[in-house]
Amino acid sequence: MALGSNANPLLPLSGTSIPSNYANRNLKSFSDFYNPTFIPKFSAKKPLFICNSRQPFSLRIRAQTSNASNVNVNEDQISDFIIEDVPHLTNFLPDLPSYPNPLKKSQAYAIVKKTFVSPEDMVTQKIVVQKESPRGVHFRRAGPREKVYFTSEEVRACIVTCGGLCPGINTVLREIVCGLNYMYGVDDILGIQGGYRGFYSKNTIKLTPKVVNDIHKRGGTFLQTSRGGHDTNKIVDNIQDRGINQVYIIGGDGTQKGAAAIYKEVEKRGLRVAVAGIPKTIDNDIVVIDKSFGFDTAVEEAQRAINAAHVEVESVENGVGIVKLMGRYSGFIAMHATLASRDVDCCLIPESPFYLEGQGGLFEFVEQRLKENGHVVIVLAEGAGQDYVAQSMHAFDEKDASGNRLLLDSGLWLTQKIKDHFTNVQKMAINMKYIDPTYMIRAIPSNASDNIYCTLLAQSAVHGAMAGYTGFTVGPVNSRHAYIPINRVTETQNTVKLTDRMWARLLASTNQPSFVQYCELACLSPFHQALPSSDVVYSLLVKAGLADQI
Ligand SMILES: Nc1ncnc2c1ncn2[C@@H]1O[C@H](COP(=O)(O)OP(=O)(O)O)[C@@H](O)[C@H]1O
Ligand SMILES: O=P(O)(O)OC[C@H]1O[C@](O)(COP(=O)(O)O)[C@@H](O)[C@@H]1O
Ligand SMILES: [Mg+2]
Repeated sequence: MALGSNANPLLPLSGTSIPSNYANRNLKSFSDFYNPTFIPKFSAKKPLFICNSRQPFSLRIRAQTSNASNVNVNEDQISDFIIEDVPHLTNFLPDLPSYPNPLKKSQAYAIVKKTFVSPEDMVTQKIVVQKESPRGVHFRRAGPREKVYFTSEEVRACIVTCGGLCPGINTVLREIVCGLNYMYGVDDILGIQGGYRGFYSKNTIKLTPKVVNDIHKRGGTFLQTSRGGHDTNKIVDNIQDRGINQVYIIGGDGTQKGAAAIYKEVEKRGLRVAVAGIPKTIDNDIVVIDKSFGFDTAVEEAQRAINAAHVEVESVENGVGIVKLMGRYSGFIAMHATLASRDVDCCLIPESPFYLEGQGGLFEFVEQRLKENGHVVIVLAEGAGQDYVAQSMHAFDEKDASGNRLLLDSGLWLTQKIKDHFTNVQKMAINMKYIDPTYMIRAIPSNASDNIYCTLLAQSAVHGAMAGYTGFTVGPVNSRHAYIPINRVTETQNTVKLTDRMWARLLASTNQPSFVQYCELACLSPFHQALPSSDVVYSLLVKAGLADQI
């Protein structure tokens, strides 16, 4: 369709149509929900969109928007204000009583200017905008609400931790317990031990502020964790049998999928149980949120390993250091650790295909850096080059108990490949130092900034559950903590975008080859010598999402 010179292709064609990328979500027209008494200035000719909620929501957002600035807000601009809301217990239990929030009387909040978050406060997902661009997606702002849907005495909460470790789990755990107890007077809190399967076991552990007092100083999880063993029905039976009405679930993408299933079953059975997810992943592979807790700590700790590699290789002739970091499908730790360190010559991540031999390959680059500097440091995310490793080891796809693909040791593989190349092809002696600090990094306690972050996550989760929200996960979106529908964070994984500026910054900082560009060229120049086979190149391009460009 030809667009007129003034038309902005980003704007929806009609104010009343749901933008196509939301068509398959449960978005509802604002006019289905609004309370007419809240519309002082505007008529609701064109609807806002709200997802997943039957909570009345004031149109004053529109009024505030127009009052706050002198910009003329036309109907098109306000009609694309999309709210991806979280469910509330009153969606399926409409007669649930509410109570004044006890925080009103709390000493901590006594002089706070605005103790409670207004139901109208939203956090915008898109922070960089142009004058004409759509308002985009918004999430409910996290924080204490004026009304709560549980009295302190009737709360029976439980906490479970699942999946791999990550620095800060114990801090989140501690702060949920302390938050529930100190802010809301709750003292019936159970620890479910050993991940989801702990729901089926007889034993739970009673959690009090005293029990969890100093666990934030330790790595790991005080409650233990596991993979696999998620049986939604059995878990909800157990929640019901134990009389639990608040469930706090700390875990990664797999865990959050499990939490979403639990929430759905709870709703199906009409139980007054709030399900709150707290996203945990050292890989930072959870979408929507700014970053995951423990990630900063991991990047900081990775510096120690990179530094050690650098010291080692600088002290010998032709030193080659390889540091393997975690990152199954997402190379964030490797990318950030590289950018932070400045001692890294080359960073390899799962999202960016690379190859070893020939012009523009890794071997050539290593040789060049050895000639220039006498040493080279490579940081490798564990998921990088998995296809290569699988090819050379003729390995089968194996999975862990949760169904995650078990990775082959790409660090060892790369070490061997570089050694072989320099010994057999270049006839050059190198000093190889391979460091695998992955579990050492994952097992440490969180640093100061992650500790603060964990506290905010935990307190947001507690406020949300007490306010009757459910099926939500918490996290910062553009630095403001928000309640996000669980499904929203499980539908895709967060990965490093090669086309984003952050990866370009890394390439500019290390001056390493951009293997992708070369692959593209390789495909277009079949007469070139010493290129990887076209099959390998093609599979790399498919992985990088560039295959359709050739
Ligand atoms: N699709 C799913 N539905 C329900 N539960 C799941 C799903 N995927 C994973 N789980 C459960 O979540 C827990 C943790 O998952 P896992 O992938 O190991 O770690 P993480 O949550 O850190 O990604 C496991 O107990 C697993 O059985
Ligand atoms: O050896 P384990 O405990 O299964 O964990 C290894 C994996 O866990 C991770 O740390 C991610 O774990 P989660 O998916 O549980 O967050 C990956 O980086 C790593 O591949
Ligand atoms: Mg995971």
